[in-house]
Order: sequence, then structure tokens, then C-alpha cells
Amino acid sequence: MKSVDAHLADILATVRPLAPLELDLEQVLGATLAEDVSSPVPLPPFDNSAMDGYAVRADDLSEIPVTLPVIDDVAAGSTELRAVGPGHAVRIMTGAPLPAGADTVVPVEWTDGGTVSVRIDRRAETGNAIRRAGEDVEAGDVVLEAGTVIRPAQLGIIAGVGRRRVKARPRPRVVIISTGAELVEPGSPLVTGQIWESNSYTLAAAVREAGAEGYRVGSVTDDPAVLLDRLDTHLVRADAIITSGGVSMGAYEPVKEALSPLGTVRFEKVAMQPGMPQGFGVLGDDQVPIFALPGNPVSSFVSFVLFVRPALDRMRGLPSGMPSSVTAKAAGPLRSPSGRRSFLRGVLAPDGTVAPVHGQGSHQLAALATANALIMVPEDVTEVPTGATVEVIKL
Ligand SMILES: Nc1nc2c(c(=O)[nH]1)N[C@H]1C(S)=C(S)[C@@H](COP(=O)(O)OP(=O)(O)OC[C@H]3O[C@@H](n4cnc5c(N)ncnc54)[C@H](O)[C@@H]3O)O[C@H]1N2
Ligand code: MOO
Repeated sequence: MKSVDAHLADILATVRPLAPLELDLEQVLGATLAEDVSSPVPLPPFDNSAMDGYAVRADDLSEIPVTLPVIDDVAAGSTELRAVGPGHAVRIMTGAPLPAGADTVVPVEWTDGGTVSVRIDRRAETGNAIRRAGEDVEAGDVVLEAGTVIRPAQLGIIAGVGRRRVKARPRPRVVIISTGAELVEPGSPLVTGQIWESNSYTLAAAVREAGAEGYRVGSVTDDPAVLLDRLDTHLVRADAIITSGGVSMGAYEPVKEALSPLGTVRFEKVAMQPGMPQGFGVLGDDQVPIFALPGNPVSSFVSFVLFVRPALDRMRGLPSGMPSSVTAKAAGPLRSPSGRRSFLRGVLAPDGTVAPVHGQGSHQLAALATANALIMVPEDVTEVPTGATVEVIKL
């Protein structure tokens, strides 16, 4: 059987980072920057007030209380140049440009709030409540480096330096197709022999959590021709495809039957539990990667974590490899088949212990839903005693 590491290595040697595009601000969340972004101007661009209050000269506050005439009013957005002379005050709002001559802002709470004249009851030091030009960013400074994933705050600074578009690798578009004649959409009634289709929902959600776009395109039955037709329809808009089911040894294995003859997708047994039957390859002129995952719900999810998520990282231009793990102490004994690496579902506690959940079958989706970690048991280990150190992947 092929090792987990060899299968992941094959996948990562095949998938490529997506080509960068000029993306609009509205489309760029979750994309990976492919250029350094710098600011054309200092930020803030001008000295301005951090509070609503009065712009004055600190020298005029040597005797407190003091009453000063209010000679002007300046709001945020004001583009007129104003000045404050000795013995005067200008009423100012948060974000408004500081009038020339002023060197401190007295918050309105320290005054009587007057509009003709103002009584100031507390001394403000020079520079109080003033935000200086360039305090955040100097003109020309790089604010984000190539390779940064654009999350809300990063998107904010791109807009904040005035950029409408940036060069970035988009979120990969992943089409998800479940296969199986027994599958029924949740919300519809079941008859004997049927089950509700869950894998495409799990996988689409996992794709989105992994920073890509997940498109469920409905399940197909066990007819390989229908699957090929569905693939043909969706290939044009996919950066990757995930199928679930139809890859083992049964009489009706539509994914294997449809894709094996193409010669670009290999079906192999990977030495892991769950997730042993795996298909991977490329489709079409654009060599779109396809992950043919096993149908058992826990198997498809674990396969996603081990193989698809690292591939999506690579497509996004991020470092990729085996999911990171932490060490923990086994809270109970663990069993694992010889020659296969196990990914047991477990609950990692804050005290650093990890307990296997009850129900380790590949079909036991409810048990998976109670887990927050995968406990790895190496290929050459069949039993792990309570208290032993194990590696776990956090979910
Ligand atoms: N004779 C053998 N039988 C099986 C082997 C084997 O080596 N020899 N491998 C087993 C292992 S391991 C796995 S994993 C499964 C993989 O089977 P398939 O990928 O062909 O998946 P299916 O047969 O279509 O389904 C398996 C199981 O999962 C349920 N399922 C499938 N799709 C969904 C879905 N979208 N939502 C919810 N549940 C789904 C399906 O009803 C089956 O119960 O093969 C073993 N057999
Ligand atoms: O390897 Mo299968 O994934 O046992 O369920």
C-alpha cells in the first residue's frame, strides 16, 4: 500500500499555485496577495483631532479655568485651511484637520461646551488628542507583503491606502460532487435503503473554511456516464474537483469506472484508517486536479484534512504539507490496524490529554461531530497504552 506521505507528496507535486489576477476590493477577501502593497501618502495624511473638543494653544491653558472665544468650527471632512491665534479656540471634531497654530485639543468633556466662548476646566498638555500625519504609515511604506492572506483587517488597509484593485491569487473554486444511488437531499423523506446526503455539505464547508470557494453541484447516481457529463459541465469553472464515493471494490463504483479509462486519475490504496481507497489525478486541458475521496463520511472528511486542504494551501500560494500536529497524552487505550496510520477521532482537553470518542467507524459521522482532534497512530503501532504521548491534529 502507498504511504500517506507518498500520496500527499504526489498531490503537492501536481497542484500548482493559481495565477494571480487583478482583483477588486469586493472580491479580494480570502485571496493571497501576489504583490507588496505600499501607501502613496502618509497615514494619517494630515494632523487631525482624536477627539471632539477645542483646538487651542497649550500656552493659553497656563491658568485654569480659562475662558477663550470660539472663533471657528471645524468638522471632519473640512478642506478649508484654518488657524488658531493666541488666546483663541476652534471647536473641532474627531478626524477634522488640526488648525495651524493649535498644538493641543481639549476634549469637550473638560469644558462647558460653549460655541461662542468656551470655559476650559482642565489643562491639556501639548499634543493632547492629536493624531500626527504619518503616525501609522510613512509615504512609501509597505503595509502588506506578497504572500499575505487578505482577511478583514488586511482588506481594510488595502482600501485605507486608496487601492481599488490588487494583484492576488484568488480563492480556488472547488466543485463538489457526491455519488451514490442511495443518496437523498436532506429535507426530503427517506425510503428503506436510502440515506441523507451529507458529504457534499461537509466537504463544501471544509473547503470554505480552508479559504476556497466550495460549490455543491448535487449528487449523481451510480451511472459513470452521468458523472462524466456532470464533470464536463463543471470543469470550466473549477480550479479543483472533489468527488465522494464510488472508489472502492464494489460492483457499482461510478467514479472509478468513469475516470480510470482516462488514464490521468490513479486509484490507489493508501495505508491509512480511515480513508484507504483514494483517487487523485487531473482532468481536461487545464489539468484540473480531481480528488476522488472515499464515500464513508468520516473517511471523506479525514481525506480532506490530509490531502485536499494542503493542496488548497498550495493553490493559494501558501506553505503546504502535512497538517500541523501537537503532542498530547492518551486519556485511554488506543488500537490501530497494523501497517496503516490511524487517524482516530478524539477530544483534546485543555489539560493536554486526548480521549478517543466512542464510535470509531468510518460511517460514524455523529461521533466525528463530537471530536475536535485526530489522534495519529503510526503504521507500526497497533496498541497505545493510556498515558502514552501521541500526536494529534486539531480540527
Ligand atoms: N470489498 C471491499 N469493500 C470495501 C473496501 C475494500 O477495500 N474492499 N473498502 C472500504 C472502505 S475502507 C471504504 S472507505 C469504502 C469506500 O467506498 P466508496 O468510496 O466506494 O463509497 P461508497 O460505497 O459510495 O459509500 C461508502 C459508504 O458511505 C456512504 N456514503 C457515500 N456517499 C455519501 C454521502 N454523500 N453522504 C453520506 N453518506 C455517504 C454510503 O452510503 C456507504 O455506506 O468502501 C469500503 N468497502
Ligand atoms: O478506509 Mo475506509 O476509509 O475504512 O472507511
